[in-house]
Amino acid sequence: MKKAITSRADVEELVNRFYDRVKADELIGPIFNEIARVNWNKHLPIMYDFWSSILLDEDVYHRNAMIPHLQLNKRFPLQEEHFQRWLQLFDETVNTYFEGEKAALAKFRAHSIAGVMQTKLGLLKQIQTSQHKHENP
Ligand code: HEM
Repeated sequence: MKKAITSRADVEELVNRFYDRVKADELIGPIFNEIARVNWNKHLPIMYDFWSSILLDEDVYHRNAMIPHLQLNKRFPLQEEHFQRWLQLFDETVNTYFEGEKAALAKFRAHSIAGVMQTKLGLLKQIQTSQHKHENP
């Protein structure tokens, strides 16, 4: 049965189920496991805070989410296809276990943050090209 996201326990379940899929994914799993060598005991509680801030209006995440991605990108240039897979796994996880307004908000925010991240990493070339044309007619 699908349920609404209403508590910290729901957020933790969403994050745990999502990263179970990420770890097992043939395309992006190795980025986390082998390249970044993520310490999951540290990373998961940070992600509980991140998503609780967004979904439960809890003021518990006070970090800069861009930093690890900029650092990772220097060692392993991230591609649009990696973000597409990340988003696909996130949407699938939300859709499998959750429903309602907060579930929709989770997907909406994931997509918008992924868009900002990719722009900052110099991906999403089409947007950059059109901006460039606009600035230099
Ligand atoms: C291809 C896509 C992505 C990859 C490969 C990736 C990878 C990573 C890695 C390796 C870390 C550091 C983990 C650690 O060692 O502690 C991290 C942290 C994090 N990621 Fe991502 N990520 C991706 C997309 C996203 C997206 C789309 C979001 C948000 C919607 C996101 C949110 C975060 C947050 C909040 C942190 C914790 C930052 C901090 O406070 O230290 N990531 N990610």
